[in-house]
Parts: sequence; C-alpha cells; structure tokens
Amino acid sequence: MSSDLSPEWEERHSKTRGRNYYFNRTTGESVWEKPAATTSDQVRASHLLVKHRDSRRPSSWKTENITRTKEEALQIIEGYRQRITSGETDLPTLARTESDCSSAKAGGDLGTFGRGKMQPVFEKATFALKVGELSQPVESDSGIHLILRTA
Ligand SMILES: O=C(N[C@H](Cc1nc2ccccc2[nH]1)C(=O)O)c1cc2ccccc2s1
Repeated sequence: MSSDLSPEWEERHSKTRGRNYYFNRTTGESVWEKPAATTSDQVRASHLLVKHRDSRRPSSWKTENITRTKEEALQIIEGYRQRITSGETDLPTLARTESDCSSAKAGGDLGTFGRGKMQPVFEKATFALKVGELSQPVESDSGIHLILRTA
C-alpha cells in the first residue's frame, strides 16, 4: 500500500482554525484537504554513514570494532561535506570507500523507499531534500549520515 503523503507535502497545524492543513514545500501552496498520494511518494537516496562507539551496531565492513566518539564522527562527516560541496569529490565516490554502511559498495545507494521503511530521522531528512540536494549531517541510531536525494 503506497503511503499517505507525497514527499513534497507536509502536514501543518493552523492555530487560527484549530485544524491541520497541508503545505507543499515545492510550490508553497496550502490546502485543507489531504492531497491524494501518488506513486511519487517514493524517494531515492544515497548516503555516507560514519558510525561511532555509541552506534546501534558499532561495526562495519570497514572497521570490525568502531571506537571513535560521536564528536569525532561529526568532525569527519563535516570534512566529507566540505569536500563534496567544494566539488573536490562527490558523495557516491566518497561513500564507496568511507561509508560504514553496507550500501558503500553501491556508492551509498539505498534504492527507492517510501515512508515507514527507514529510521524516522533519516526519512524526515530525506523527504525534506529536493532531488539533487545534499543534507547537513543527520544523526540516527546508526551513526551520522550525509544524505543525497537522487529521485
Ligand atoms: O541499514 C543498513 N545498513 C546499516 C547501517 C545503516 N543504518 C541506516 C539508517 C538509515 C538509512 C540507512 C542506514 N544504513 C549497517 O550496515 O549497519 C542498510 C544497508 C542497505 C543497503 C542497501 C539498501 C538499503 C540498505 S539499509
């Protein structure tokens, strides 16, 4: 069953009317009725994950026992983000050698997914991105991610 709301729509609350409405972050349109879900409620993304010692599973194809701190992981991710935004490299290239996710071998590609499949913080960050946009560092139970929305 495809999910309820296409990624470009978000549900908001109107205090003046005391009810929810729907805001389209792409067009800026607001409507009272929930927009019909379409097949476009699937997104595709690639990511680069840097795990740390408090990650849900502090181990990866790259490092059997990950001991870096969360702060160190954030510094590393910020360095990668700089290198991507400067144009020195791109996320799939960097993910292939540096990501602590098993998707590294696919350049970080996670394929397409709808709401309810990925950790909520990761899903929310991905659905908020425009296609082609690179996220700021995103912290999940798995570690710290850079996310590139690709579709
Ligand atoms: O959960 C996965 N891998 C975990 C790390 C991880 N945690 C994530 C949380 C959200 C999105 C991607 C994530 N990857 C691991 O290797 O410890 C996935 C790997 C792959 C590979 C291909 C497609 C989807 C997925 S989801």
